[in-house]
Amino acid sequence: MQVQVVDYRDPDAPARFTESLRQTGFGVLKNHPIPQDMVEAIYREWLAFFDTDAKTRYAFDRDKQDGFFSTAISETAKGHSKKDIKEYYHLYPWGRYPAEVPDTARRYYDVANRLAQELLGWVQDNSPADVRARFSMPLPDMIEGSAKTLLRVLRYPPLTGDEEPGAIRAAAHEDINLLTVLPAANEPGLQVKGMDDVWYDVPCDFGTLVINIGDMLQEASGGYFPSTTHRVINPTGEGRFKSRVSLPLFLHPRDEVVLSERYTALSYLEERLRELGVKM
Ligand SMILES: O=C(O)CCC(=O)C(=O)O
Ligand SMILES: [Fe+2]
Repeated sequence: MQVQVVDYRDPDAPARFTESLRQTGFGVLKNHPIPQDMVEAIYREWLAFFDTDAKTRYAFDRDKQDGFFSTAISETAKGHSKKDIKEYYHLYPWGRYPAEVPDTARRYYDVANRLAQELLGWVQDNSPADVRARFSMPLPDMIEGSAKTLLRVLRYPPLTGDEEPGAIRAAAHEDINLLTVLPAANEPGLQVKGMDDVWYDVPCDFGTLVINIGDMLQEASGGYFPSTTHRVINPTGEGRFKSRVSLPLFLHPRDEVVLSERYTALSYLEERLRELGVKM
């Protein structure tokens, strides 16, 4: 399992990046256009917010799915029984943004979306003709003007020792969406499962960008692009006393976009959210 680290400025980057996604479901970009100081500011600003009680005023809305998800209600990955050890906030352009937090994450949403659209173009251009023929429209068009793309600000709290046995920061799962764009977190822990069923660390040099395939792109590509299982393991040593912050942008098509003969983006999402137990 070799997740490639690709230089965004390399003329071969689109092909090499798409090949890594095809082989592993993951690709890592260095020298990409997302300003690292913006990412670090968001980590700082939201860590401060998660440390206050103000977050409870933004408790998530079951229908809309925006707002703050506490550790008590956070997801239980599909097929697992223990909740993940994490809390998070779901930011949508139309959703609630905490008054206590500077607007860096809101600006990041637009910056990251622009890059994501370019990367979807790379994937589109480097897919074989038979795979491209399956797409109901070019991949970058699927997310154009989408109100469903979601920025999740995640905080994995320091471990207390009272965690439920077997619970981890993020249990093995696949992402639901088309593509996920994730700046390397402030602490390690992200792992991807290889075809050999072995867990591999995802290269996570601070400043790089991790991109992975979600189930919707696997569905739309007839399985050509694999939505690979990944997880976040608990830290050992000094890392136990630290919070880990991460910032996945989950790219979602507009509701009406046809993914396959079986699903539109909306029908697919609703099925999956019910399975996660965060929606009725
Ligand atoms: O925190 C991370 O590094 C990954 C998070 C993740 O996989 C998710 O929220 O779907
Ligand atoms: Fe994930």
